[in-house]
Amino acid sequence: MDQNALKKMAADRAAEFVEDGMTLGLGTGSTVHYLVEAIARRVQAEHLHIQGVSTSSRTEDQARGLGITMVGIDDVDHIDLTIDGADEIDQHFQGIKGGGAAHTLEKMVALTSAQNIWIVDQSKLVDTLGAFPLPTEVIPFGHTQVERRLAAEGLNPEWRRDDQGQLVTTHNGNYVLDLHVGKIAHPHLLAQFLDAQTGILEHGLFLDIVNKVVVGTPDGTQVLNAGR
Ligand SMILES: O=C[C@H](O)[C@H](O)[C@H](O)COP(=O)(O)O
Repeated sequence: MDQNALKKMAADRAAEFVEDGMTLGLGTGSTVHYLVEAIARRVQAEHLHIQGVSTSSRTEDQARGLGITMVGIDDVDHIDLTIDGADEIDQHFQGIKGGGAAHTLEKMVALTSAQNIWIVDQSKLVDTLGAFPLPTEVIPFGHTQVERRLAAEGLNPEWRRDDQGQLVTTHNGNYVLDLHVGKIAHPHLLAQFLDAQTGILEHGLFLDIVNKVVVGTPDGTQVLNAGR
C-alpha cells in the first residue's frame, strides 16, 4: 500500500470526528488535502453546519472551492477541533511540524483549539524526534545573525530553498531555517532555547499539544489517545 493511500485512510477516519455545529481548525499538507475532501463530502451528504479556520492559503482555497464555509482566526471566539498532519511524532506524542513551512499559523490555530488530532501515515511515528530537520521561521532582518548564532550552538542550520535555489518564504514573508539536529533527547529544552532567540518567529516543535493521533497502516487505521 503506498504512502498516499495510508494518508487518505487516516484522513477519512479523522473526518468522522467532525460534528455538526463545530468550528474546525484545518491544517496544511498532503494528508490534510485528503481530510478537506472527506469533510466536504460529509458537509454535502449530511448537510453539516460547520465553519473552518485555515492555516494556509492552500487549505483555505481548497476548502472554499469544495463549499466549506471559512472564517478568519480573529473572527472566532473558539475552535472546537483542529485536524492537521505532522512530520514526526514520538512515543510521548510530541511532534515536529513545518515541512510545508506552515508551522507558525498551524501552532496559532492548534493553541486556540480545544482539541487537536494529527493524521499521519505510519512512517511518521518515531522513537525520538529529530531525523526530520526541525523547521524554524526567521524574520528577514538579521537572518544571517540568527543563522550564525544557531550554528555556534551546533544546531546545523540550513536555509530552505526552492527548486530554483531561491529562499523559501512563508505566508508571513519570512525565511525557513531547517535545523539538522539529529536525535532530540530533550525537546522541551530545545523549544525553550529557540523560543528565547530574537529573530525566530516560531519553530516546529509542537509539544504537549495533540490529543489524538490517527495513523494509517496497511492493516487499517489506528487511533492513539495521548492522554491529555
Ligand atoms: O507545514 C506543514 C505542516 O506542518 C504539515 O502538516 C506537515 O509537514 C505534514 O505534511 P504532510 O501531510 O504533507 O506529510
